Amino acid sequence: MPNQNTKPRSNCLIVIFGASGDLTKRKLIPALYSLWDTNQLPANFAILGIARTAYSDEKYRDELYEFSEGSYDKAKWGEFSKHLYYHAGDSTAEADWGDIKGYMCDLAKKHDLGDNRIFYLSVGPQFFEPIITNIGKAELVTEGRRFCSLSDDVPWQRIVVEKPFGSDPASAVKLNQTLAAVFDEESIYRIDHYLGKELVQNLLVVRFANSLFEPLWNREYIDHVQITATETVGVEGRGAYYDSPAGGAMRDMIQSHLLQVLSFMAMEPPVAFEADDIRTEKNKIFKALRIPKYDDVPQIAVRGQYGQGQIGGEPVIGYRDEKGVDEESQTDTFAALQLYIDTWRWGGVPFYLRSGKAMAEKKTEIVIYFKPTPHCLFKEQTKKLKANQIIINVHPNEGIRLRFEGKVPGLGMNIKDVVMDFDYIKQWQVKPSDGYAILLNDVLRGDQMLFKHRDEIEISWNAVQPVLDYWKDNPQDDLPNYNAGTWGPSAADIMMARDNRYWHNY
Ligand SMILES: NC(=O)C1=CN([C@@H]2O[C@H](COP(=O)(O)OP(=O)(O)OC[C@H]3O[C@@H](n4cnc5c(N)ncnc54)[C@H](OP(=O)(O)O)[C@@H]3O)[C@@H](O)[C@H]2O)C=CC1
Ligand SMILES: O=C1O[C@H](COP(=O)(O)O)[C@@H](O)[C@H](O)[C@H]1O
Repeated sequence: MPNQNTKPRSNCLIVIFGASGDLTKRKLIPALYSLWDTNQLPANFAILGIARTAYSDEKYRDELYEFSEGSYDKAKWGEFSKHLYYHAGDSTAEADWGDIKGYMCDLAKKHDLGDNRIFYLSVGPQFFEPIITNIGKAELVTEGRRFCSLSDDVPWQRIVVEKPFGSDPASAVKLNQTLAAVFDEESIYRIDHYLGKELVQNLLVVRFANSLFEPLWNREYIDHVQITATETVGVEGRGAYYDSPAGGAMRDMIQSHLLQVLSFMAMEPPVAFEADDIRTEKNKIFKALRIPKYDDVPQIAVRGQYGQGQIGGEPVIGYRDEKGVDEESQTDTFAALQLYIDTWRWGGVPFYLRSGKAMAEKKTEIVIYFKPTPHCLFKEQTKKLKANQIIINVHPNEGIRLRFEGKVPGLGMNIKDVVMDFDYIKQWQVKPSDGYAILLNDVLRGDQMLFKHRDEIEISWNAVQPVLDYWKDNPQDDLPNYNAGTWGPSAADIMMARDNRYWHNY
C-alpha cells in the first residue's frame, strides 16, 4: 500500500477497547498488520487489547491468527504479534482502571514508548462516554499538554471514536462535550471508514487536480446527483443494535457515511490541501444543507423494511424474523432521502441518497446526471438520448465511468450511449483498501483531514432529524414493504418518478 501521508509518526502505545469484538478482529488488526508489513508503524509500538473476555496474550494472538483464516503470513504474524497484548477488564468500571493503567504503563516502559497513546473505542456506543471519562480520571491524557498534540517534542494522546456518533442531535452534542472534557479537538479522530475508501478520496483528486470536470460541477450543468450504498447482507446478528432507537438505515448509513460522501462531492475548492481547509469547506456544506420540513417528509423521504426473499438463489428470512428484532418493528432497513444544498453552486440541484440492507446488489456509487444540451440537433432521436453521467463506483468495480452519447457504426445517424472507463484495479493492479489502514495511518501521523470535526457532526444530525421524528410519530402499516433481494420499496421509485427521474440500478 502506498504511503500517502508523509507526516512523521512517533513511537506509541495503541490501546483498543473492545478487543474481543468483530471490528477489532475483522478490520483493525488486519489494518495494523498491513501497516506493519509495509513499514508504516513506528519503530517502537505495542498494541494492547482490552475487553472483559478472558484471554492470555498467547491465546489472544492465536485467536486473531485463526480468525484471519490464512490472511497473515505465519512467520510474519509471529514477529508482528510480539507487539500484541491483551488485558481482561471492564473499561467502563472505574474500579478496573488501576490495573488497566498499570498494564499500559508497564507496556510503555517495556517497549520504550513514552506517553504517546492512541485510544481506539471499538465498543458499542453506550460505552463510549464511560470509557472516555475513565481515561480522563486515570490521568492518561497529559495535563497541560492538551493543546500541543501535534508537536514532536511533547507526548500526545489521541482518541479514535467509532460510529454511531450519537443517535440524534442532543446525544451527539453530549458525546462531544464528554470528549472535550478530556481531549482537545486536535486529538479527537471521529472515524468514518467511507472517507478512507480510495474512490471517495479520489473524488477530491478528480475535482481539484483536473480542469476537465470542475467547470461542469455545478447547477448550470448538473441535473441531480444520486449517492447509493446498498448491501445484500441483512443485519447479520446485529439485530439487537440495529433494531434499537439508535439503529436503522437512516442513522446507520445516511446520516453518517452518505452525508460524508456528499460533502466531498459538493464542497468548494479548499484554500489548500490541509486538514483544516478541507474540514472548513465540508462544514460549509453541512451548514447549507436544507433542513427538511416535518410535513414534507412523506414527499422527500422513503422508509423501507425487507421481508423474506431470495439473494443469490438462497432464501433469506425477513427482517422481523431476525434475532433481536421486534416482530412489529418499524425500523428502516432501507431509507431514501432527497436533499438540497442551499449554496450558489448547488441551488435547485436535488441530491438523492439511499441505502438498504438485503437488496439486489452490494454497491456504493455516486452518479452525477447532467442536464440535456440546450438545443437538440438530432430531433428524431430526442426521446432516446440519455443524460450524460459520471459514475463513481466506490465499490465494487472500483473506478470512474463517463457515460455519453455516441454514433452507432454504419449508415444513418443512430445514437447510443457509450462508456469511457477508468478501472481502478486494471489501472493500478492493486485491490483498494477497505479504508481502515489508511485511516489508522493518519491517526498515527496526526492527520485529521479524513476525520469528522465536532461541528459537522452536530449540524449533520439536524438534516435527518425531522425525518426520524416524522417516522417515529407516524408508524407505517405496509412494512415490510420490499422483498429481500430487490431494489427496495416501490415508494422509492415513486419518489423519483414524481421528479421525472429514476434510480441508477444497473
Ligand atoms: N463491526 C463492524 O464492521 C463495524 C463496527 N462499527 C462500530 O464499532 C464498534 C464495535 O463494533 P463491533 O466490534 O461490531 O461490536 P461487538 O459487539 O462485536 O464487540 C464489542 C466489544 O466491546 C466489548 N465490551 C462490551 N462491553 C464491554 C465493557 N463493559 N467493557 C469493556 N469491553 C466491553 C466486547 O467484549 P467483552 O464482551 O469481551 O467485554 C467486544 O469486544 C461499535 O460502535 C460499532 O458501531 C463501525 C463500523 C463497522
Ligand atoms: O458502518 C457500517 O457500514 C457497513 C457497510 O460498510 P461497507 O464498507 O461494507 O460498505 C454496514 O454494513 C453497517 O451496517 C454499518 O454500520
